[in-house]
Amino acid sequence: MTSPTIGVFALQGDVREHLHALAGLGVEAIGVRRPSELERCDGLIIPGGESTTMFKLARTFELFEPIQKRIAGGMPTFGTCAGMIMLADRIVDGTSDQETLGGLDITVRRNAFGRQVDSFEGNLDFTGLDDPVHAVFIRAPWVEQVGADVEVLARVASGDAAGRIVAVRQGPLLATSFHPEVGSDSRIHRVFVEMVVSTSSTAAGLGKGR
Ligand SMILES: NC(=O)CC[C@H](N)C(=O)O
Repeated sequence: MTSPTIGVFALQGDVREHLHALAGLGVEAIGVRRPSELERCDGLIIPGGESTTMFKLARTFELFEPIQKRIAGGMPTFGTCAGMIMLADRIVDGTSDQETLGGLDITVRRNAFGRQVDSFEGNLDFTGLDDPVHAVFIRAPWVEQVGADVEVLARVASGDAAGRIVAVRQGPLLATSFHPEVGSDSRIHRVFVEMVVSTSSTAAGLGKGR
């Protein structure tokens, strides 16, 4: 198929790192700040940042509903950290009344690893990748519960949080609690690019195109 265009939600968060990772894979990557930019995208990454701010900005810039519609229409979407929270159907913590974009049948706990351990790093086995991933967690959520259609891709390997779910996939939706855009390992971005390519090829094959 022709090369896909992947957008990075660019109103807040670590946008540049994702654009850099995608560019390194030879993918056309654009920052998305307005609906017309979203329309050009075959897939979308929602970066890490601060999810409550992202929700507010998405509303203010009239991107919230267009993104929700594209997700409902099957657009491959990858959320990292705050982006995972944005994609979750349910949030548990003091802000559980916060609205989400939703689509991913998971319950996430924000800032789950506790105040003492704001940030940490560790190696994780990741389903589909041969070697472990070096994962960077920054005030990260974890996944507290998953629906029947959700595949668990990675769990914390050791320590107090051992066994906690930190990467999931449900059809065209991928999410990690950690930040694969930090550092030089782009294998998880490649997994997402392949999801976008296969979704676009299927759509074209069925004559739907864009
Ligand atoms: N690194 C991150 O994206 C942190 C997420 C942030 N703690 C939130 O709740 O939105």
